[in-house]
Amino acid sequence: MLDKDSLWQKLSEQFRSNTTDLTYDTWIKPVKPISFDGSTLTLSLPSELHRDYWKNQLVPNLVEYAFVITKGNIEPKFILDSDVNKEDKAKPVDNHSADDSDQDEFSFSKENHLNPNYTFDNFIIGKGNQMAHAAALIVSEEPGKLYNPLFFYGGVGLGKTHLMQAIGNKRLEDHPETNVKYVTSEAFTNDFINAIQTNRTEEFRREYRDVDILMVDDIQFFAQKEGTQEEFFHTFNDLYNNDKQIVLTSDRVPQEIPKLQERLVSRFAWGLPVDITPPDLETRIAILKNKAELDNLVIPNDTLTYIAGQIDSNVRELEGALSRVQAYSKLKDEPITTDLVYEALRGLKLSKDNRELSIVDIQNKVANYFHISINDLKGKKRMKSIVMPRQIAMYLSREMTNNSLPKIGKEFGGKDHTTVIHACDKIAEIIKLDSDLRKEISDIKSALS
Ligand SMILES: Nc1ncnc2c1ncn2[C@@H]1O[C@H](COP(=O)(O)OP(=O)(O)OP(=O)(O)O)[C@@H](O)[C@H]1O
Repeated sequence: MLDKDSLWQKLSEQFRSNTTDLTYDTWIKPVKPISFDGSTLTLSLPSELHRDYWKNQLVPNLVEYAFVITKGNIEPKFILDSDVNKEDKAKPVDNHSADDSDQDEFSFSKENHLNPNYTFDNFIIGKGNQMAHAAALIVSEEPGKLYNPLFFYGGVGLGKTHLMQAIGNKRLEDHPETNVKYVTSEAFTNDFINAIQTNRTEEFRREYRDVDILMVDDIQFFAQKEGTQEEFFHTFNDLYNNDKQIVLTSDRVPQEIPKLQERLVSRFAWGLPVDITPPDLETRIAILKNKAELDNLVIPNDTLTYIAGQIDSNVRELEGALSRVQAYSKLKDEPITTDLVYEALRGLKLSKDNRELSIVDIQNKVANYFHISINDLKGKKRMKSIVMPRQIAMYLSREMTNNSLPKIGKEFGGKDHTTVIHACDKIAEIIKLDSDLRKEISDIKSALS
């Protein structure tokens, strides 16, 4: 069977001889083959624009060329470059794959898994990450001393992994003899399970404890994994007691990770828990500028400001928007201007705006607004501070979505449709008289729309 690279090379040659240079350079050249299992070929593309174009225009050609090359039906699957790193993180570690020549090793042990692009040099410092950045720098200079463990937490795509790996990359640059290990919590879990299944727990322990810096990404995935938590507890203690540095990331503070053992929660707070918050406008502009320079893109300042104003959620999306603009400019063979960006991002914004509001969106917004948990919002508690938000959420679900009463009841922990009617009637009555509640509901509605 052809491997992914040889198959992709042959397919690219076909595309090259059957399409224009512009099409080839814009749509085919940036594609990377990720895997091929004999029937599905997974390709990574730089932007959603590329993915749309491939799906709408190029798939029939690809299937046809692949049939000629392999004599079989090949189905393409597309993922985005920005997701590849994440997929790598999430992929279970298979220590015994057929073509793995070194079957006795943990795959983990073969390399440190650091992405060389995640450095301090290309990390832009802003208000939301300056404390995390400063702590990371100190730890890279003196691991195991001041902040142990160093714990980054914050929302998706805000640079936790980048900063964590920058510590490892800097340390290796300054002190190549350092034994640095980066691993996702899933990979740790998978290695541990493999070790148990193959009676190699001693080897596993050596692998994880004989390091100078251990970094575990996304430890919220330890939630509910009792055995892994137990093992990690001992790994942590061993490293900590030997003054080895531990760096951890999570999407929330340790106390909020569900079913995380109390003794781990308290240990994670021993060092420095530091949050990373979304970048402000200036930081977003600086990030875009830096990225544009790295990609040799010429973009006027006001255009950069316009892009940064459009995407305010996370840096990964900001980078995605820039790739989309880049592809669009190539496709149209026009320089990047604010007008072109407007065109390029219009689809992106439209798709967001057009997405149908769901009951879950409403539940999240209402729970947040009233500072109660989703479980309480959907549960059976009868306190006024919970019943009122619950009824408001039902009322809004009825008003702002097309869901039926039984469906709304079901989404609220399986309640009867008469409960939903009662809630809607009650809120409709109260807002006639209560201007505060009217204002609250109107605030929630505008946040949702
Ligand atoms: N301050 C920054 N300067 C430059 N690039 C950044 C910055 N913050 C994030 N990035 C880039 O944004 C992308 C997403 O960052 P990263 O993967 O580190 O986020 P994360 O917080 O670990 O997200 P997740 O929780 O989803 O794993 C990466 O390409 C990273 O290089």
